[in-house]
Amino acid sequence: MDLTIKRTPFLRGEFSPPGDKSISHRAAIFAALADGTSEISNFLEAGDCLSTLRCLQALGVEIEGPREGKLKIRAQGPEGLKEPEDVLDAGNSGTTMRFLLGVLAAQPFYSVITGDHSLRRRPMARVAEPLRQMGAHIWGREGGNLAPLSIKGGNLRPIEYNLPVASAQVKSALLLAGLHTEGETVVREPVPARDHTERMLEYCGVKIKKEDLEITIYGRQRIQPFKICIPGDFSAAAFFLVAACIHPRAEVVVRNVGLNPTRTGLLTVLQEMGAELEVIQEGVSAGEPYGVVRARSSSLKGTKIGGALIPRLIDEIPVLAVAAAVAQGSTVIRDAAELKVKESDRITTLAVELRKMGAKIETLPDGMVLEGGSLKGAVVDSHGDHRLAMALAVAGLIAEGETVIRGAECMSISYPGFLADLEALTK
Ligand SMILES: O=C(O)C1=C[C@@H](OP(=O)(O)O)[C@@H](O)[C@H](O)C1
Ligand SMILES: C=C(OP(=O)(O)O)C(=O)O
Repeated sequence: MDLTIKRTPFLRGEFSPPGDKSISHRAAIFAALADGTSEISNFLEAGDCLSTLRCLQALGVEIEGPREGKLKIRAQGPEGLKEPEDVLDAGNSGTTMRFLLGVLAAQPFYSVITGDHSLRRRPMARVAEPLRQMGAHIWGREGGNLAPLSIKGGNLRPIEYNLPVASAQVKSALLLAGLHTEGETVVREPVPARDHTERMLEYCGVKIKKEDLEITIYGRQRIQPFKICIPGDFSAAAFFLVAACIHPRAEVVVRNVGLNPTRTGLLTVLQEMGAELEVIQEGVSAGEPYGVVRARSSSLKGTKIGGALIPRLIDEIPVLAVAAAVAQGSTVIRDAAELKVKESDRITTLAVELRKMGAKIETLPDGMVLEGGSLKGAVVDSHGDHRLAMALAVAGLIAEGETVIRGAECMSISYPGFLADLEALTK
């Protein structure tokens, strides 16, 4: 689908972003392992989370819904899962594939999991390697690095594992495997990655120990069925927060948005860049803080981003690059080599597409340097990457002339309501 975006005279209003993608995946998977029926509301009904639900159904889990974000999941503990008849399809979702590998590693049966063209090029050895150390058998292309992957699990042994990269997906896969392993599994992170899994484990009554960068899970614990209302997705809200900051006539209020500090690095950076932001935490739901963020037209200046901040804003870098492309002065993003193994190689695709709009951007092996200026409309391509497509749409809102985004349908992978929310803020 080609999407045409025109420069908008203003951007104003309030909206609630859809349910958080990371938390939706976790809620569905945890519910599928629980002893009974769990109820989820404000579940993200988007491509990635629907892939998780389809895989769980193929593993024998009973799911009612989702309907208007509500769903019921009936499960009988980890023993209730059964050998799937066919290949599991994780679609475009790295989270689905890596989490399910952690679940399947503890199951005695054989399964095969694959994904779309983008997912089949993303590295899985980071999960397969430690799961093999725990005793799972995993085969795949490139020695088990690339899907399709086959897996036969069973009686695992606990390990102590130092994550070579900060990855919440790898951390979570190991915690899920550790949950079903006799003994104590220990995972150490180089810097903190998003901690939704740890928060949800605790919410479901599972005992874990968290010390600094070390997480210990005590094996063979049961998950009690639970009820959860998922907060709004900060990563979805991020597109409109940045849009409001870079637009000359804007004021946007985002309600019911997740404010977990391991996710909100973008707020820290925008504030440093001089953004007019107001953040109010209103409550905590299922262990996750949420609240309101107000953003308005700002004059942004360039900044330097790297180190422990990167995992706290990794999915927001596409839209942050748009902010940097129009900020005053230069912005340097380092320590973000992980961007290369997302839905597209986000360092390359961002540079290629934003340059078409007149951005001054140089790539680095682990990031990029942007020199702020103005943007002009162009015909650009999403490369099938939802976050790139939406970041380009934000650029289009302030670019001179018209921007056409090729392959914009991929927005539905994480934010099917993006265009409707955009329309409401521009009329
Ligand atoms: O755990 C999660 O829900 C996610 C973790 C991050 O990936 P990595 O674990 O590969 O860093 C992030 O980029 C992804 O969108 C979702
Ligand atoms: C990287 C992302 O997701 P996943 O790894 O689950 O495909 C994302 O949503 O930007």
